[in-house]
Amino acid sequence: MFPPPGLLDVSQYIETSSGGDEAWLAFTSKKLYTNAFIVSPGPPRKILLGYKKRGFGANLYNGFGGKVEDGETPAQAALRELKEECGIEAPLNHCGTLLFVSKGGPEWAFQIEIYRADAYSGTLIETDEMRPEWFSAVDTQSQEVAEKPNTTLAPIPYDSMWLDDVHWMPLLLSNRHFVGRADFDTDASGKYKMLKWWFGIPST
Ligand SMILES: COc1nc(N)nc2c1ncn2[C@H]1C[C@H](O)[C@@H](COP(=O)(O)OP(=O)(O)OP(=O)(O)O)O1
Repeated sequence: MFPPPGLLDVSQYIETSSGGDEAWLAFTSKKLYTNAFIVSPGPPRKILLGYKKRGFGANLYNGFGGKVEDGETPAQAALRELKEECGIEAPLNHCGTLLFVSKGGPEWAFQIEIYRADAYSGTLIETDEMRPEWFSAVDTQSQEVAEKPNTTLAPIPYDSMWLDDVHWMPLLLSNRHFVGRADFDTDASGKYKMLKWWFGIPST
């Protein structure tokens, strides 16, 4: 499948997954958001997710993030949201850009800048918006599993995450830079389904 419109420089990326038969949805503009993840090298290697308690994406696990406010860079917004939503600071590095468009939703697209850090400082807290929780990020093929197979941490709860996450989370965990787009529709009960998607990593 050809890379999707709306993302910069996708010609320099190679596809890692794609699907859906429909045409890409049109959108008028983009709104910038952030999403930040802590991946602690361990052992056991683990990833910090937040259970969203209210608002958009409520009852799903996600990274910590939100809207980029006027006058902020995405990097500044990512640090602010991480502190606001779970009380910590971290040396975040940019690792991906995602675009989401929703049929029957807003005319604009979500552009989400994804950040990752291997360490953090401060004390994790539950807030009105997010309940932080660690999940296992152990690569099942790794030496760590051969040496010490047991971890009490649950696996990443993809069944309780946005449908796109399973396509790019492995790229984030393997420290690859990535871009991607997913177009969504909702059924009569308001449940989201992915109409079309494309994810990729740099070709060099
Ligand atoms: C549709 O697919 C999505 N997948 C993933 N993984 N994450 C998504 C998707 N759509 C939106 N998001 C992310 C982007 C942000 O990190 C949050 C939404 O931010 P929120 O609405 O909570 O923004 P705030 O600025 O915190 O809003 P309020 O302060 O007004 O609550 O979800």
